[in-house]
Amino acid sequence: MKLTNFIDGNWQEVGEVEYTAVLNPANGEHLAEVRMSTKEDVSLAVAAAVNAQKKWALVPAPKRADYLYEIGRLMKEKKEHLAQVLTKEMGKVIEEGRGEVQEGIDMAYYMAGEGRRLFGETTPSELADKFAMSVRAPIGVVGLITPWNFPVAIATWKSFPAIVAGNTFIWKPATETPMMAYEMAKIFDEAGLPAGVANIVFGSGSEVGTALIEHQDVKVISFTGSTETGRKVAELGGRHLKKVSLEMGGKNAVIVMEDADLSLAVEGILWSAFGTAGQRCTACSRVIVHKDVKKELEKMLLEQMESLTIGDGLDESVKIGPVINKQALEKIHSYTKIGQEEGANLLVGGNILNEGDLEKGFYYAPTLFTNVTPTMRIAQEEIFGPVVSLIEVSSLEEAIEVNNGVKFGLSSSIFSKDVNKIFRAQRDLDTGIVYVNAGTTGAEIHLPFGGTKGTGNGHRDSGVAALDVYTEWKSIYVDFSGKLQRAQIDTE
Ligand SMILES: NC(=O)c1ccc[n+]([C@@H]2O[C@H](COP(=O)([O-])OP(=O)(O)OC[C@H]3O[C@@H](n4cnc5c(N)ncnc54)[C@H](O)[C@@H]3O)[C@@H](O)[C@H]2O)c1
Repeated sequence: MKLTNFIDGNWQEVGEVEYTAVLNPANGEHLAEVRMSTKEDVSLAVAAAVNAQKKWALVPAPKRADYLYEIGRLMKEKKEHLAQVLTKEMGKVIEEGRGEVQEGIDMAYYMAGEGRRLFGETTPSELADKFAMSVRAPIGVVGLITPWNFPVAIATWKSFPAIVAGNTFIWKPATETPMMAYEMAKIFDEAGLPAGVANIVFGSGSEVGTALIEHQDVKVISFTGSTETGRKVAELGGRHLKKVSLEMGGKNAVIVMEDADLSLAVEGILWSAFGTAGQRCTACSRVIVHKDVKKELEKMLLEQMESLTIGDGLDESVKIGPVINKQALEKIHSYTKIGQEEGANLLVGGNILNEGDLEKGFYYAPTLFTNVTPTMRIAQEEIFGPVVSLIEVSSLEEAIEVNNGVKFGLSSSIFSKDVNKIFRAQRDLDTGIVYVNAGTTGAEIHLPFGGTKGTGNGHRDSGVAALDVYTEWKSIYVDFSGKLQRAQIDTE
């Protein structure tokens, strides 16, 4: 199968370009060939999006929302097929694949509801016989750049608020996972979305991503990916005075206090640390544990880790799928070596399975380090794999300090039965998301999603907050006094 761009409602492309193979990380199966587009493809897509946006902005928002209801319905109808494609190209286990598709469906219906809200504000004027209000106006054409670890959900967090608010978009998915974007293009088409509202251009970040950021007609860039790439996107976007929304990496921790329900904590840690093979931006990669329960927690984690089955995510009994590619496998393994060199104690795992052979799948053994100190690199840097570091602390204050002592600020969690500790923690943990008595993963689409420090630049995906990325506040004053009234001067 050849994956070509979806531009202006057609599968179109210009010129002769290279195609790259899309491979199943569980077994090396050749799934498709994806177009490595050029700047010319981007220009074509932007022109279509600019043209479509003029008409789309004039469609009443509740009518724009009707398309989202239809997109949601189609996603629901095709849920199992979409989940299967997702698991094949990305590797996450099928249960999680279904969950990710469900997230997209939820987002479609949630943002469709916004079509009948998109609330603005009415405000009293300081002058008599004058009416004042502010409304959300669309910005124009938006560029969406997404990572491979959530091939569909993240794009729905961005594209659905964008279109309900009257924008059109160009989506550049990750090269590793273009098949879900292709499936979504088919759904946009089937839902009857007007040509040019949704455009998809496949290709590399350096070529297609850069062209989107540099194009003067693309007014907003919404990026999710690593902090390293996000910095480049922000720098280039800044040079072009572009609104840039960044959702980037994480180094998320679960805090386990001395009074915690340890069985629950173990369940939460396993799900958040090893689900998606640790390749979630919110994955738990540090466990900050009170010294009184450290030994017990260690023992329980080791026991439970034995039952984690590893293999092809399409097998319903498997709990951990492959990591995305060879490069990721090697990066994860390099961190195991770094941890050992730093003096951390490797309790279990720490090895590449099946010699890292593509045909046998890119699997990494679930790994647990203990006696990790907060400044070690394995406790500071995003590994993005099934590797967890246990850090011992003596108090809640110390736990919070350790949690906050990294350059990221996405998600954190605390297990405790003490209401005072819980409320202090939710106030003092410097992350965009805080869980109490649950792991670090499991965000719901109607709440803002994003983080502080190296994780983000103040914007949020999901929730109503996402609309702030794709709308401009417009203030409107209507003077019905019949005379010139000057603000600040004629108010005496
Ligand atoms: N905070 C969040 O919401 C969130 C969610 C999921 C993943 N992530 C993060 O994403 C990372 C994993 O994803 P990844 O490996 O695909 O990230 P990545 O930064 O390598 O790539 C992300 C996207 O940016 C594109 N890109 C690469 N170079 C570019 C450039 N110079 N200009 C423009 N675009 C460019 C890529 O092609 C891809 O589409 C992890 O760090 C993870 O924490 C964050």
